[in-house]
Amino acid sequence: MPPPPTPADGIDLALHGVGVRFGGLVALDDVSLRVPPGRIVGVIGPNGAGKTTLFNVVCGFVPPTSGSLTLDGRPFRPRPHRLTRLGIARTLQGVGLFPGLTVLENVVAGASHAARAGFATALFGLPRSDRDERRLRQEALDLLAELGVAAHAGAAPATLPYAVRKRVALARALIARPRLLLLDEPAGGLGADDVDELAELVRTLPERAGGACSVMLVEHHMDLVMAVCQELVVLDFGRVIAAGTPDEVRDDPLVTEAYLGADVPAEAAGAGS
Ligand SMILES: Nc1ncnc2c1ncn2[C@@H]1O[C@H](COP(=O)(O)OP(=O)(O)OP(=O)(O)O)[C@@H](O)[C@H]1O
Repeated sequence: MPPPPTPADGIDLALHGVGVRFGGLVALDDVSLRVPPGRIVGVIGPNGAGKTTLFNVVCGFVPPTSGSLTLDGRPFRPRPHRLTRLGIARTLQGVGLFPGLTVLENVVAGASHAARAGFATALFGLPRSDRDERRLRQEALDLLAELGVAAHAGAAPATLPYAVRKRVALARALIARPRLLLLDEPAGGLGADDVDELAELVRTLPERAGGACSVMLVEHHMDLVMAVCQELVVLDFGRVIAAGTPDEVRDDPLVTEAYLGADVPAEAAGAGS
């Protein structure tokens, strides 16, 4: 029997012919893609292509109308509240931090129940010990340090620049020690320097000492996806029009047509670097 998966293995996520309809509108049509363990896979496409819908299907916010998903080869019916237990974490568009909590408390709040309480405590439903609490706070501080924002641990999120809050949101996702991280437009609202730094960070995720993970990145920002993704899937009008390495996708005439035929931001057309 193969050994049980560890964080270093990542998760093998696959979509098989997934379709989503909103009434008469086809938002996703026969979409198949795979995020193999330890890989960074980007999903791109012009406005309205279906990227957010795809993200919402994987998170369990939107049920597919057709097709199916698998996780490590087994049937997967995503439910938002079960993702953490399966080793999946996500960051949403914007930041979504709790305004009444400090940065550190926000990160601690992202820990899975098992990580919060320690395995035995979680198993038997015992109250968390002070030692568990201290360990978790230290882990949160270490993550904030890894992401370069430890100096803001005691601050209220609202007082911080947007780019710092985005990093805090990433730390909150990582404290759950995900084997798969879903990032929804992480570069949204960031300036060019911040996007470069974000690219450096994302690139390290599959090899993090604290727990490697695969990444599915849904993003508008072409510079970011080209810099960090090993594989890309391009959606247009809900269909996969191209898939491959960033170089293969960049040279695909269907992709150029999809982007140039649409009203897209300058950086998406390659003018932002
Ligand atoms: N809840 C919904 N009800 C009805 N139509 C929807 C819903 N969500 C999305 N759509 C439609 O589905 C299509 C795909 O939208 P989606 O938001 O997934 O695209 P996107 O690629 O994320 O776009 P953008 O880059 O502009 O965020 C669009 O035509 C959109 O109007």
